Amino acid sequence: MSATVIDGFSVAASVRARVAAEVAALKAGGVIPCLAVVLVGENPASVSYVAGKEKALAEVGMADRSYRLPGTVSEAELLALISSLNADPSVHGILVQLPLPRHIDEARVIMAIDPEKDVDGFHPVSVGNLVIDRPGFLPCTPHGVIALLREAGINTRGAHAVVVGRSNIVGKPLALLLARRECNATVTICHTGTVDLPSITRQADILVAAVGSPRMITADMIKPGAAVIDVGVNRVEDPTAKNGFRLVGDVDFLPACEVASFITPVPRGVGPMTIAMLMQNTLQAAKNR
Ligand SMILES: Nc1nc(=O)c2c([nH]1)NC[C@@H]1CN(c3ccc(C(=O)N[C@@H](CCC(=O)O)C(=O)O)cc3)C=[N+]21
Repeated sequence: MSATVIDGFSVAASVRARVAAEVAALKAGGVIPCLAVVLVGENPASVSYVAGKEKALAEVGMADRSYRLPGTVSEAELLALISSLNADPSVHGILVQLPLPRHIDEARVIMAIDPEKDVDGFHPVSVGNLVIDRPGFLPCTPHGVIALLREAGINTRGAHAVVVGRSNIVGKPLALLLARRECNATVTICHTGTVDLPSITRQADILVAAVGSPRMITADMIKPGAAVIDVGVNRVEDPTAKNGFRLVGDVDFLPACEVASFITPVPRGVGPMTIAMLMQNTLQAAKNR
């Protein structure tokens, strides 16, 4: 068997096209949706993701307010920037790229963002709304995964979804979304401390890998016919690549293709969907005003 590879790149392009049409309509009414992207330091992965966000903003016709702060910036200075962005009515969404340097308390920074502008969906108010099924910004990666499952026609109702990884930005919120009435999956959350992980992943109709460990999900851990969603974006050394590295997921892709029914690739799987959902959230933030 050879799995159907879900093309996240093209699904993301169609989400962006829909967003672009709505942006054009808002602009005709005099509102230009605007996202402020704050990058602290020069982590190469972060620089590359932020470049992807800026490219998408330009494509959908939204305004891009970028801030590049040195890695030595103080927490107080960063908090001051956020409070000025909170107060600025021309800014609809605020995204502070994570991770932040160690001397800055991430939780404090996230909590400083006005929940109305929290297009990342990381603020405790957004998280709380997700938990109690109230409207609010959904975190972009989990929301992108749900959109991909729907687009690929993968049934979630009554399915056993196993999420490997329990991070605040992917594993935990994704598990909640899958368990919601709209998806109605039965969800198991696993993590690095799970005893006999393969015996649990092999029960999954939908297996989500969100651990950040290159190729740790091997073919023998996948139930034949399962849908496999790979959220991992790991840089591994590759002397033959032009920049000396290559992106691989948390799933050992080629062998997994022989077992799964559907699979998302890395790159061009979940990653582009994350950015597309960020565009959708920023549009929503502008409409909410
Ligand atoms: N405040 C905050 N919000 C985030 O949403 C956030 C973050 N911090 N920190 C880091 C993670 C990671 N993330 C990705 C976004 C796009 C791709 C993406 O587009 N990947 C392309 C490849 C990109 C490349 O070639 O480098 C792909 O998979 O095809 C990947 C990863 C967002 N994150």
